[in-house]
Amino acid sequence: MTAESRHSSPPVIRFADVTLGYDTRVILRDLNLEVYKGEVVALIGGSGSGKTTLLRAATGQIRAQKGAVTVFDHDVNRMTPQQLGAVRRRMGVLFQQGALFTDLSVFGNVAFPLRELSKDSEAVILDKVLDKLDQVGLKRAAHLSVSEISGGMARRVALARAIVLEPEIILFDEPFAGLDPISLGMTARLIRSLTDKLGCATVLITHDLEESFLIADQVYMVGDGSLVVSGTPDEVRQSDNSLARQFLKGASSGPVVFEYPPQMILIAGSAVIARVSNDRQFYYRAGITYYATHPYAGHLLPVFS
Ligand SMILES: Nc1ncnc2c1ncn2[C@@H]1O[C@H](COP(=O)(O)OP(=O)(O)OP(=O)(O)O)[C@@H](O)[C@H]1O
Repeated sequence: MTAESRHSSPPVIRFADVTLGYDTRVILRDLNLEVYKGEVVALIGGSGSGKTTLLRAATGQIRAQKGAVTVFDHDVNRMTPQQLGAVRRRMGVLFQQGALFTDLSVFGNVAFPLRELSKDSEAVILDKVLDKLDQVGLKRAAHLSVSEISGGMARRVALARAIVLEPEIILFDEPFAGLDPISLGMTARLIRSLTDKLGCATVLITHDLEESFLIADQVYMVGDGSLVVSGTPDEVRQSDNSLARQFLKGASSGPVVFEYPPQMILIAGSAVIARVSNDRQFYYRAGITYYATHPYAGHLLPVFS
């Protein structure tokens, strides 16, 4: 079934032939992706394959090197800062480093977006915050300070904060990271039910294939600098693409390379002292014995001293 036949309204997020990267370095090329209202889309792929980069492009944190990223029918690359701000207010975002405010309580953290961005009275805020905390199983922890909660609880508080404004698009970067199996299953079901209840579009980056395949309508896998496969969880499971097959089986041998590309690093002893990106070098710290990648030749030159 094509996307068009599945949906009557246009996608809320569309990537059309998009190439993404940093400076002159390309991370993902010729990407086509669509996310519709009411849909949970799981974005999977190996570490460093560009999943977070893709979310950054959807929020306008980075601009496409090529192609168009459209959100709510507006080209992100052409928006003024004011338009971008307005679009972002319709999005809930939970990034990996979605740090909580340590000087606020659990309640204060979840209430923060409402106090900043809505005109709700404190009584309404109380109701909304307790409702969202209840949904993530933390209503009784509302009074605790951030230093009194565990890492997994902090993720759930951040989740409650991301959804408290009931956004039209929710972007999650690894919402299941650091959760125990019970919280993980609960969070996955929560994401599904919130999407259904709010009628929003949800994109989640995840390494948890089992839970995400249970709740996702569409799965996109990126790897090797581009989109590897997309479709329903069943279609992706049945894909005969070798990258996808290796990734889904979690096999260590195959086209997916576990190591960071060797031509990108300069190592001294065990410390990375430089990352080489095209002709740019970012120096970290010096060492004595080193292996080197030639910054311009782009291949590994072992050097021993
Ligand atoms: N701000 C940046 N500047 C330059 N390069 C970056 C930047 N952020 C990420 N990268 C590089 O882009 C590539 C993709 O990174 P990204 O964070 O998008 O991967 P990911 O798929 O989300 O990885 P993970 O699953 O490990 O979180 C990596 O090689 C990373 O080093």
